[in-house]
Amino acid sequence: MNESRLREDIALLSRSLFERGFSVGSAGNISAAVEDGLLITPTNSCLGFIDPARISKLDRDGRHIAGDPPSKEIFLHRAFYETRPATGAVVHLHSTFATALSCLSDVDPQDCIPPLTPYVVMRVGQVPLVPYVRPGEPKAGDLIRELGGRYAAMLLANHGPVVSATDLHAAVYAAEELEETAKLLVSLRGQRTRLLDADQVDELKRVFGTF
Ligand SMILES: O=C(O)[C@@H](O)C(=O)COP(=O)(O)O
Ligand SMILES: [Zn+2]
Repeated sequence: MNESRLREDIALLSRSLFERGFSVGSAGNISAAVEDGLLITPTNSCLGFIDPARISKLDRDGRHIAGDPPSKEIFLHRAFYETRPATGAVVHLHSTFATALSCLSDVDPQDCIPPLTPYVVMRVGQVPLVPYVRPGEPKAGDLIRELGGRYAAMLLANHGPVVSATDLHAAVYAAEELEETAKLLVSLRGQRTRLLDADQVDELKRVFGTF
């Protein structure tokens, strides 16, 4: 996809997420890979009102070369591109239910999103919890790199979800699926819940691939 079309798509999908309540105020940021670097939403921008022409551009070494100053979470985004070379886009949100899960003290830090439905297994995969660091701290990138590229999505403790995929649309869809599953998990807390069993999860991975 050419860069100007990708810029339009970032603005369009950002607005769609904002209008449907997946982000509020100036929370969240979205990046996408281009041939000579990456595009990322500007810092302090509202996802509802991204101007395609002002989206920040960084070169392959992470230097800001065009557009408004980039999201302060650039370290976090770059860690995905570095450790998962097939990554085409990264979406970070403060969506309500995924963020709620990231604040629970009894969530399994290896596997915050148990296999409740097939689609979350197919689109998101296993989701670990990344220990809390202050937003914008380069250490978030180090913690993600330590996971060695094994996970497409993570919950940042007491902060929110970050989701990667091979292209922008897939990353946005996965972020939405993660949020909807988190909503189900929070709604079902305290209820006796049937999860997919190991054979069912293995079958999904076999048929639809793993993340
Ligand atoms: O939570 C934060 O402060 C950031 O992670 C965030 O969501 C927005 O930061 P910018 O992209 O720098 O506006
Ligand atoms: Zn954030």
